[in-house]
Amino acid sequence: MKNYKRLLQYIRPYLKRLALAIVCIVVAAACNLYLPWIIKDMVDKVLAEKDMVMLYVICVSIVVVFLIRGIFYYGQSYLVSYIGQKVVIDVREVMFRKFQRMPMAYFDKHQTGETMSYITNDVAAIQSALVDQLIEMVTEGSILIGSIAMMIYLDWKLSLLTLVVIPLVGQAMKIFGRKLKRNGTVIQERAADITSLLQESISSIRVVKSFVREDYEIKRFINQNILNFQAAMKNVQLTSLLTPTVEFLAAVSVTFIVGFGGYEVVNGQMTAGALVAFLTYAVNLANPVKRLARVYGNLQRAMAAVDRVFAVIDLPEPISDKEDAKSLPKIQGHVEVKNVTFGYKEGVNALEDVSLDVKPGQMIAFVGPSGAGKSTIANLIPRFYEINGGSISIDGYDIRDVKLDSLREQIGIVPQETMLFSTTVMENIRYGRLDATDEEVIEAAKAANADSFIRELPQGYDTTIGERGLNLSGGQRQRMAIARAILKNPQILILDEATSALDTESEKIVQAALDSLMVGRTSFVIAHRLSTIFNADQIYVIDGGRIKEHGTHEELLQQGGLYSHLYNIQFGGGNVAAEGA
Ligand SMILES: Nc1ncnc2c1ncn2[C@@H]1O[C@H](COP(=O)(O)OP(=O)(O)OP(=O)(O)O)[C@@H](O)[C@H]1O
Repeated sequence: MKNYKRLLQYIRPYLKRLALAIVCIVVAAACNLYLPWIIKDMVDKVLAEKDMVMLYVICVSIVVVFLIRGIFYYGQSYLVSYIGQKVVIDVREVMFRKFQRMPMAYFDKHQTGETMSYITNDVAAIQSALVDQLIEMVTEGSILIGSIAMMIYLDWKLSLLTLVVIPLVGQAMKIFGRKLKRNGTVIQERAADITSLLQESISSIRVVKSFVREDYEIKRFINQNILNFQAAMKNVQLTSLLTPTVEFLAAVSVTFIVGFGGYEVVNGQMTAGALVAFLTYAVNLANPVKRLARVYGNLQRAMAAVDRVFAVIDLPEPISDKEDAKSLPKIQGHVEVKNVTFGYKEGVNALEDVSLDVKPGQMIAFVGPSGAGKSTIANLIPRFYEINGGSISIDGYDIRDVKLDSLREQIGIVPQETMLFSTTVMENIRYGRLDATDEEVIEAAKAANADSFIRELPQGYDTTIGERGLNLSGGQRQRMAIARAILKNPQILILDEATSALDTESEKIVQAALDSLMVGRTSFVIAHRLSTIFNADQIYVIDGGRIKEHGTHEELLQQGGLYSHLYNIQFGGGNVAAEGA
């Protein structure tokens, strides 16, 4: 219920509209209450007294009441839906903001579908809770209260009698229903027993025959059959009893009401029309009670969705700026990683005691077997994850002390697979720097060897990419990613197996673009093919989360360790299939 109150906070900006909506709902519901009243006048004035004026009044008022009901019905639907939709967009926005701020570790643990379901299904459930259930609750509530009020107004004594008798009948039906349900379960169990007995004795017929136990089995079956018969008959007894009992109880209660009402009419304490109107109200009481019970059930279900939504909104955000975090000034690109230990899960370290000192403008390469921890080191520099031990600093600033945005603004990443958004090529490249002019975007595309293929697309830079648009090849996507990075102009660059998914031909074009991108920037290259990193200033060989060796290509070859082993697999032994392993 606490969360329902929180949900109401989201309605607060629309309180005036909500008040108006409730007025509309109540007026529309009140129009429903007017109809039995018309019957009263019809019987008492028109039929009994032959009052023609009253007949005209009644005819006109029926038209007017339905007109008013229509207008207010429109008002209630429009206003309540307006509030519901507004609340939904507000909650959706809060959730979307939340997800944008959540750390990478959250997305590692939760599947995309799950996250999307929060924003789509659960938020939609909130809308239904607010719109449909709210309308129904107020409408049926008003009809219930209105009907009872009308009944009391017409005859309080008869109302008292009705309000005592009807719940009694309801209670009796409930008790019967519960018994029936329980007995239904017994019947199902008995039927299941028969099936399993059948299955057992037929499938084991060999055993039965070999022990000459046919008669024994028949007896067992007969017993089971009798039990089944007894349960079925009990059910028949109950159901056969239910209908006449309920009808009898209903008849008795109606007799009480009609009897007492009739007595009052004869005695002149009540008019005939009033009694008819009273009975109409009384019969109509059943609907709002039933619907309110349904609203209650629906609200319970919606609350589960509301709880899930708020659980997401309340998630802690472990990676956020320190209170006194400063903006990282424009950096040179001196990256120092000191004794870093890190694990995605508690107790399992993906990196242990990793240290690197990378001077501005240097090119560093990470090589090593799959799962060694190469991407993990790269993930820690933009602080996608929080390290467990040691420190990472850039130009002497510990990355935990600076504003996250100012850190990530100065780091460019070209991943193995480039995600493009379903918008134009121009806008996709501009994602690298939102205020870049068209000319700057085109310049970046040229530097990334992408301009020529873009110009050949159906609408050039205005071609839309994506599911319904055009799909680009892996090499073309990588060049778009490089153009993005060029536009961003970061001082630190991370190339995470940027060419490994490409064929040799497009790899050459992409590699050329990457080579020019890396000039003057501190670059971390995760390499699959060693040929792309021969000229790195330092090559770090990672294995099992630790740095095993480092040095230049020549130095490492001379050492004759893991690197030279990998080199021999790729170039010496000619075993291309083992590349990167
Ligand atoms: N998001 C994650 N959540 C949990 N464990 C992870 C996650 N990413 C990587 N790991 C684990 O951390 C270890 C290092 O993985 P990492 O991706 O850094 O290796 P890699 O050297 O880049 O491998 P590859 O060459 O296959 O990309 C592996 O054991 C991997 O299973």
